Amino acid sequence: MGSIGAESSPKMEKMQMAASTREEKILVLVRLRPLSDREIMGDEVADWECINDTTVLYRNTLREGSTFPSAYTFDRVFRGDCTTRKVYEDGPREVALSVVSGINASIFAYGQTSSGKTYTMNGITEYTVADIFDYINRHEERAFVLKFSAIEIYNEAIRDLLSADNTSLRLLDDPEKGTVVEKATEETLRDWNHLKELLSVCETQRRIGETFLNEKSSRSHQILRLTIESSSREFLGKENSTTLSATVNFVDLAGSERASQALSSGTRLKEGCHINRSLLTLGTVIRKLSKGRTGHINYRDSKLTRLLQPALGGNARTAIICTLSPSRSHVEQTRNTLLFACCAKEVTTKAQVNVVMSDKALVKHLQKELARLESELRSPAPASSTNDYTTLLRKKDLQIQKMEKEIRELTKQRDLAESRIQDLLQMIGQDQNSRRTVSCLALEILSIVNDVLMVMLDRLIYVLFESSFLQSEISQNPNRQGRGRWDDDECSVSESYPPTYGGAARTPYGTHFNGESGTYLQDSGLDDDHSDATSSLMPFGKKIDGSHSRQSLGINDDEEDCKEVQCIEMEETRQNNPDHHSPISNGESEVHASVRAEQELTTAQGNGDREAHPFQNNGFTNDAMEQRLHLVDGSSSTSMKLAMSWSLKESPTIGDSTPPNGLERKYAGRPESVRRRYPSMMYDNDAARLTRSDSQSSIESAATVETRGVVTADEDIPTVENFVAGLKEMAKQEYEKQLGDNQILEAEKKKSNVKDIGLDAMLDELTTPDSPLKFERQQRTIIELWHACNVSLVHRTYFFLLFKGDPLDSIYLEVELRRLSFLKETFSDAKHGISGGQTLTLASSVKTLHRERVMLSKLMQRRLSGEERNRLYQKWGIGLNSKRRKLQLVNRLWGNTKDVDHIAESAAIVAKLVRFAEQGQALKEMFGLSFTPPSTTRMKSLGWTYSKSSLL
Ligand SMILES: Nc1ncnc2c1ncn2[C@@H]1O[C@H](COP(=O)(O)OP(=O)(O)OP(=O)(O)O)[C@@H](O)[C@H]1O
Repeated sequence: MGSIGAESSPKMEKMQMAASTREEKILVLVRLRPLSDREIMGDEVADWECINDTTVLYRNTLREGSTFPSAYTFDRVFRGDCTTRKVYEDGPREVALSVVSGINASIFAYGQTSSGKTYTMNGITEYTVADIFDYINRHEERAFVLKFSAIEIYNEAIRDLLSADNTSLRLLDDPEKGTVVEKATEETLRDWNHLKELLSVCETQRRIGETFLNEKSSRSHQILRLTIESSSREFLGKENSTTLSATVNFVDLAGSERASQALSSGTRLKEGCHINRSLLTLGTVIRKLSKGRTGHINYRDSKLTRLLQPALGGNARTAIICTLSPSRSHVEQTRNTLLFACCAKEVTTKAQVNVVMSDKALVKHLQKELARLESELRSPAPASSTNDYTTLLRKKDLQIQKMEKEIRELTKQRDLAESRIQDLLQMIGQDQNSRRTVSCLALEILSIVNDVLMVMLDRLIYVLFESSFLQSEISQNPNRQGRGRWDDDECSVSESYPPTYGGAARTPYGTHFNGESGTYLQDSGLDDDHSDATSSLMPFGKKIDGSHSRQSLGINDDEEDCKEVQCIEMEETRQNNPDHHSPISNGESEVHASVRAEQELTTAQGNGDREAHPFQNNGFTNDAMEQRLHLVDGSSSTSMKLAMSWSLKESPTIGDSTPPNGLERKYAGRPESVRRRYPSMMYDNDAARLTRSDSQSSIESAATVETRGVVTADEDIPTVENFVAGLKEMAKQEYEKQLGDNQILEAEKKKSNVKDIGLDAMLDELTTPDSPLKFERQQRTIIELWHACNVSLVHRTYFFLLFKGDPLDSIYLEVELRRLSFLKETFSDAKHGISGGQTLTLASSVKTLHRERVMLSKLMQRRLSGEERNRLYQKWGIGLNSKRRKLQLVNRLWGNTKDVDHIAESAAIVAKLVRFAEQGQALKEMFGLSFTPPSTTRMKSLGWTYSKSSLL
């Protein structure tokens, strides 16, 4: 809602702005009354006490046992000797007076019969109205109109308290005002005295009856409503005059009562039943609202809740005063009231400033709106879909921030563990046995860290994919309307995101989650190779009919684009290699190589291959969100360090020349912190052409980028790489130390002829000559366990390809074996494993694996040519015309654990899909836990040996 603009006083305007979108919890106050004379005479005991301003305590816990809490905390509690003025001022005053700023307010009194509701509400109403009149007197620049109405709900019938007529009034649903009482008298107040008169009329009219518990028990719910309209005198009658209009409700509910205690019968009993029933509905509504606004809220089950709907969960600020009797005999009712109060604490309302326009202003406003809609019809403007995407993108950013927090937390824990190990190592000095024990411990930690790392990486990659896709959507298609299918002459993009489609919940990777069966289903009924066009989702499934030029998609082929990117290596590359389209030379930077690989790929696709990359259409590089990992030779550091640099043209916001599309005004982009902290993952580029010797140039390039401080990962922010760096370093040092001590150890072992388990086995692996048989045995076991534990195919692939039998790999195999054995044991015991802060069950692992398979099947569309795919279908016995061929193929990967050739081929296919090629060493480092210093020989021995052609 707007403000009243020029016509309002600055102070007023400020109030409106501050409250214009106020979303807040209901203010819940508790008032304990003193024991009444009757109670004192009847030897009643006060069991309840306010121990401070916010807590009320039940003192007689012995009687109650321990089943109920004894202390209850609220926004404010008031002891028995508190005056109503104090209750008003410290309690609902602020909420009630919002009404003068155009904000609806409601003040309720809720509690059992005779607990002091009427006593409290009478005072609150009077003080509020006095303050309102005071406000009016102090704001002569505004003209105020006050209207008053009063009704009661007696035995579920509505009566006008300002009329002598006893007829029951009807409730009507007004599209603008909500539920209204038909024909209720509304008096325009002349002054304070006039209101007092009306209040006394109400008092006389209201149904009061005597019960055992209260001489003057209110037998109805009373709602007094004061409506305040105000306009600036200066603008009165003018075209642009607007009016603030809001109501404040004073609700004095009838009290819940037990027939046995109230000793009611006949009419009183009937009244009591109605009262209890409507209070029950109110309680149910409050309880449901307290759990969030999901599902059906039964407002319509009683007239009371229908009328109070805005106050309970809508456009109003609300305060509830729960009144309590302290007496022991009412403990049960008091507890019920407190339970109601506890639920009410959780309910949120969303108050807005209510501005009413003059007829002229309204006409003018409508004319403007009409003109805007007409112009939108002529040229569709960025609309709902953009907003949808923007909202989703923000959600993703929040998710990223949450993950960032998790990583921070994990890092803290890691640091703690690390420092404990360091302390321990210092404490035990040179004692070999103890050092070995500590090393074993470190190894255990490393295996856990490895696990956590992989989970975090997976999650991060997924979210970045999603996030990047959304960003590309927003940048590229600001004019796109709605969701789902969208066609035009140049492109046909069919995708569906956000994930609501066909009545079933969609997962981000193109599966449907069937809520009933709890299973994920691939979109069906479509030819596999075409299914992406209609059913697939971001990030992999979007299909663009690529007959358009790259320019039309916002991509500038011009190499000049690259210079905009603040990567120094590009300049070097130009100097070394002026022909940007020539094949990659050894001297060419990896960054440049990858960019050009992208360009070549894109050009090829533009020339015939109609499968285009989802990110190509927005000025991003391929896989713009992917991260490039370089090995940086830290000369000052003894350890290998992973650094990240941004992909070229990673985002339009990072130094590229993509012209603004207007959307920037609507969404300023992702927070800088997020963009910088999570650079793109780069499992990309046709890196089969990159040789190991290229590493050096990439090392230099990345180092240069880092030195210039252009676009590197934020040092302060823990990344997954940093996450393991500390442990890695520690483990390395320990290993070096042990290598030094190793000869002594060997001699000792020979002497004692005793074989320790654990670390000795590890050291054997490190120090004895390579044992191919043992390696193969371990590898076979690991493959079986991967299968049994539904381990990620990408993980299997990395592991399989990175660790090929080098003696130093055996540490890894040990760690993986332990991890998997633990996992399998956990699954078979039907226990829950904790992995990366997530609970892991056999069922969840199956689901995750399925999701990954779907993701890989989507990647097949982009990473393999049609010809390559067909060759694979034939080789793997999949009918060329069968449905969901890609998924069929992916489902067969890693299936035959006994057949080494099958495993190798599966790994090669997955590697191709995830573009493993240039990551060999980097990923090995990400597995994180190299115990050895880097050496050229090791790099060679562990490097990626598949060539592009050998993959398929
Ligand atoms: N805080 C208080 N201090 C002193 N007396 C109080 C207080 N609260 C209530 N009383 C007295 O207790 C009696 C019952 O109060 P009241 O009628 O307001 O209760 P009620 O909750 O409205 O009951 P019902 O639901 O039956 O209408 C009255 O005599 C009132 O004066």
